[in-house]
Amino acid sequence: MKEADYYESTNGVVVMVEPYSQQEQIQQIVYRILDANLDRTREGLRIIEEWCRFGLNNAQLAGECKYLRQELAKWHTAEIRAARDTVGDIGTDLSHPQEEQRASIKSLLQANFCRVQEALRVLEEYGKLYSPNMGKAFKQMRYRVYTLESSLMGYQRHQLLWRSHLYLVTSPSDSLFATVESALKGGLTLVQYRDKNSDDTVRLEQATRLRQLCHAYGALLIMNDRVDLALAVDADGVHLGQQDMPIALARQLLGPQRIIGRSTTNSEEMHRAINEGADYIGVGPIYETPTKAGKAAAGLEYVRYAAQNSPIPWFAIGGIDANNINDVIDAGAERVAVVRSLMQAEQPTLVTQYLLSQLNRVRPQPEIVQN
Ligand SMILES: Cc1ncc(COP(=O)(O)OP(=O)(O)O)c(N)n1
Ligand SMILES: Cc1ncsc1CCOP(=O)(O)O
Ligand SMILES: [Mg+2]
Repeated sequence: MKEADYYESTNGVVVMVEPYSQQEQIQQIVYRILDANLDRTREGLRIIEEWCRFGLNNAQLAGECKYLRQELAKWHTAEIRAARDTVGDIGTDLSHPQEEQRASIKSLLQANFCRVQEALRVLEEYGKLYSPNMGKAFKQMRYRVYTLESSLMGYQRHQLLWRSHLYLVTSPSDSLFATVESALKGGLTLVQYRDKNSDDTVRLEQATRLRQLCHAYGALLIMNDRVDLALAVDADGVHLGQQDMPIALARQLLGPQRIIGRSTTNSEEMHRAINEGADYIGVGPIYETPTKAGKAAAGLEYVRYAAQNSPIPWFAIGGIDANNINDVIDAGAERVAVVRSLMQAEQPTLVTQYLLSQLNRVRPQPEIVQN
């Protein structure tokens, strides 16, 4: 039999309290942990779902969040809810300074994925004390959330690629970071780190800094030539030339979420790259350029061909600057990539803004002649 505790309430009435057995106390604690983490998971998923729904208009991703929330609700039984003791919870006032501010949607999403995954892990472990099936259910859910995270982050990446019209390919420079940051301030959203001669230690260090910089501005970082370095610095993708790694192999190593670009100089290379699964192509060199000395120009004719035939984003590249960009645009280009125009600019922000303004200009459609 339980021993009763007696205490006198404020109005003088003596109340008898049946204390919990030690086992019951532990059960109550487990219920509280389950209750708090079921709530935490549901809230985190709701935050992610709102972005999938309103930010991305993606019914499939939003649907997956909703499905997971509904699965969670099935485990949130009355006995677990009844254990809630918000007033007695010493954790409600604890918060980390990083929770008070989020630098971007990406960091907001990442923080919430982290929170959901942690909470699911807690549910998995403590759930085993509640029922063996609970442990299994939350383990499966945790894996589904990992898949959701990688689909969502991959989707965001590809969306940003499609929205990008200007592409900066870097060249070695003492002011590499200042130049890139200045262009990012002008609205640049796509950067490729290209350094053909430095040691890998330098490349790793610079590309890591560039990835941090680009992500802080909500831009993508692509690594030139090297799939291994792209993975090592957690870049958003890789750019491969005709002599670089085959796209299929790169895809195996990088997975579906990262971006793979391919250089093309003619229609045959263009169709091959598309069939092999490139996410975008470089089209050029349009003009001869010292940046790729000795490489013959493909010319504006190839721009016209790409404009008519490429179903994936393509970037005209090679010798493009503020003076000739409109010729390239008039030949059908909606996206261009540049090295010197930005790397050698005195004011990269202004040049970026100018190039983007030309690319974003609404062009009059060719007049339809009625007979
Ligand atoms: C956007 C873009 N287009 C083409 C290239 C050229 O790639 P590649 O032919 O592999 O030559 P290198 O850049 O490796 O010298 C590119 N880098 N980016
Ligand atoms: C990397 C590359 N691939 C085709 S042209 C080119 C260089 C373009 O450089 P720039 O914009 O300075 O002419
Ligand atoms: Mg290359």
